[in-house]
Amino acid sequence: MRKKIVAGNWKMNLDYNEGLSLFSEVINIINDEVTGQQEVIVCSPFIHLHSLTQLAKGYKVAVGAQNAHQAESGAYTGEISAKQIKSTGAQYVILGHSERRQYFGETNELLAKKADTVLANGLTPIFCIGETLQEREAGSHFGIIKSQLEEGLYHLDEAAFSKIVIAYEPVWAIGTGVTATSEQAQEIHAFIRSEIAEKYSQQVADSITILYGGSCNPKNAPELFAQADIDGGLIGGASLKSRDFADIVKVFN
Ligand SMILES: O=C(CO)COP(=O)(O)O
Repeated sequence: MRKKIVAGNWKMNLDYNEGLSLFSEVINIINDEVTGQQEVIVCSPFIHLHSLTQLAKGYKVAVGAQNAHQAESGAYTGEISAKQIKSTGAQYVILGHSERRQYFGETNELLAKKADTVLANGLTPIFCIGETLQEREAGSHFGIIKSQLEEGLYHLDEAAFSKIVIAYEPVWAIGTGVTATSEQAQEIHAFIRSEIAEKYSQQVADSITILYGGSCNPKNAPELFAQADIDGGLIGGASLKSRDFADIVKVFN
């Protein structure tokens, strides 16, 4: 059985105290209401990481960051290293989110280096891939996904690749209220899995958790998560509301 995961991505929202109160609400609801084996992750801004890992002690909620620098350390003013993230007690790092690719010029080549550094520091990358609306309309979405996998991750050996969580987030569905239909999402998830089977092995493909992200909410999550190759979600806007986030997590109860 593949691991089911629901991860929240708070993006650049919530001041320090707001983050702590939202997280306290989330861990308490999860504690009271989650009965399944699904893993719950909250990816917060850096300022919250250490406090959240302290609050999470004794609760089944893990904490992650939203980015990390590719270098181990050094003169990179304003950046955060994987080692620093690890030292907060966080376990995950989102890499290659489309907002990083779009607004900060992150390329597949750079993301390959970030994946190496994050893995070398014992953290799990949640590696985001996905096509823009233009690319989908041009019919190039399969090719885009394939090259994001090839250039970002296929340098990893089988053991390292097996540790990755993949998130398929069609850029046109992020923050727009337009979700991919469950058929559209399933089609791409199945494609990703078949590509991984071809590159690595069927066994690796079958064991990799692939999340869907993009306007996921408590209403559409049940149908999305019921698809054969969708193993959970990466949740933006709805992760800022404890009730909505918990209801999405509970789809796997
Ligand atoms: O980008 C996302 C998660 O990483 C999705 O954001 P929304 O759920 O707000 O569309």
